[in-house]
Amino acid sequence: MYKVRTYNKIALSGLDRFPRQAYEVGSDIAHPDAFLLRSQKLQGIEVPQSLLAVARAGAGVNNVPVAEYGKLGIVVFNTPGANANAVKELVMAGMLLSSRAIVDSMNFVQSLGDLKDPAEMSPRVEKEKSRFAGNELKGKTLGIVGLGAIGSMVAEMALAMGMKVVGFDPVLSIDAAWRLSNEVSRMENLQSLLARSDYVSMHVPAVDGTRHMINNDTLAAIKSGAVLLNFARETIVDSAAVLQSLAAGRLGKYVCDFPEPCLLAHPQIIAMPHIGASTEESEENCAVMAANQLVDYLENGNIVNSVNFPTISMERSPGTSRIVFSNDNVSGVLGQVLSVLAENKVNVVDMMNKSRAELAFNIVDVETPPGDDVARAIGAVEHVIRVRVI
Ligand SMILES: NC(=O)C1=CN([C@@H]2O[C@H](COP(=O)(O)OP(=O)(O)OC[C@H]3O[C@@H](n4cnc5c(N)ncnc54)[C@H](O)[C@@H]3O)[C@@H](O)[C@H]2O)C=CC1
Ligand SMILES: O=C(O)CCC(=O)C(=O)O
Repeated sequence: MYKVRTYNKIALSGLDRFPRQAYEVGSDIAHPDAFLLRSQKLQGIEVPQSLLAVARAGAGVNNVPVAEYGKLGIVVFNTPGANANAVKELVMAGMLLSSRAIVDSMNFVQSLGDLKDPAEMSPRVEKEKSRFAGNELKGKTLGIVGLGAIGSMVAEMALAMGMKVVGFDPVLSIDAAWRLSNEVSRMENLQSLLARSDYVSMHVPAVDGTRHMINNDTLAAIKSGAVLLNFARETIVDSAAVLQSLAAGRLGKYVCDFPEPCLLAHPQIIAMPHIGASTEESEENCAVMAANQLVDYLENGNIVNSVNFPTISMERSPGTSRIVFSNDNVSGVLGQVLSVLAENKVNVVDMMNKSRAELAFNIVDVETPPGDDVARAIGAVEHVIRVRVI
């Protein structure tokens, strides 16, 4: 039986991917082979000896100690793009909420509930509606910082709304570049993007290099009256700098789904709970993708969409047994493991070896099931981190 410990609310369609006869799944599972989670912070949570993999049903992995887990041979997955559409749609809502006085005007209408004469409603509304006039998005410039799964979708949506789009992403992957509309103008640096954008939307991961990317210095370059949207992470924006820029009349509005006490009850701040990915569709997409990736890893050793190990996937050769092992990415390890197999007269049918930064992963299909002694001998090879026979 494989054991999967869940954290957070995981969509049932994802949990259904674990066949009941082969998996125990629940929030109180002891000795888990895998964790399946959303925003649960794993820093500070004891790592069970049994843990082989972690699947983050979502994009951001700042809640997982990715490098530390890699050193222990624990494969960390995420679900790239699976919730991007949900975030894109909330960004659009954020832009509309900031450009039209939707919330204030709704509150005004609600305040008319105790009018004595129903006939007074229409003239009152017509008289006072001018207080709630706004601006259109069409023709305005949106600056997108981070042009990955979400950023590229936000760009497409903004172009469809008649906006001009500029983007900044100095580490854009080739795949992401292919996805991007050629109508997005590339900015050489963040300052240039901030200087020309009426709306700025942040879509970068929370890593050391993006911490307080929006700060006093960068906000000094922002176009006067611009709206800043942060549906990425709290750490990317220095809230104190935002408050100062709003007070100075430079930044026009701040919209985010990362509320902090200092951001509440401010007329130019729209703060929501962390609901960027909270749609039925996105929760299902993420849960199904995360669960499929876990099953394929636990049962076949295949790794797709990991953030610490290389992508590696090999069809099973019929009638064979499979050995999978991770190791430090140094020379000679695979050779020594193959020597162990040769010494034990275990014949290799097919194999694959991939590396990524300091880590490597190997899949070896062998003719006869290797005994525990063979697995132990492989585990004893210097720089081998973890071995499984599946
Ligand atoms: N509010 C919410 O509920 C959600 C928030 N997120 C957040 O959004 C982030 C982005 O998500 P995706 O677009 O799916 O990820 P992604 O990995 O597809 O895109 C991130 C992009 O940021 C770029 N980037 C990295 N460092 C940069 C820098 N210093 N300057 C400019 N660009 C940089 C990368 O090259 C990449 O193209 C996630 O890491 C997560 O923190 C994601 C999903 C839901
Ligand atoms: O699971 C969630 O609701 C959070 C999604 C998120 O922030 C992410 O995918 O990075």
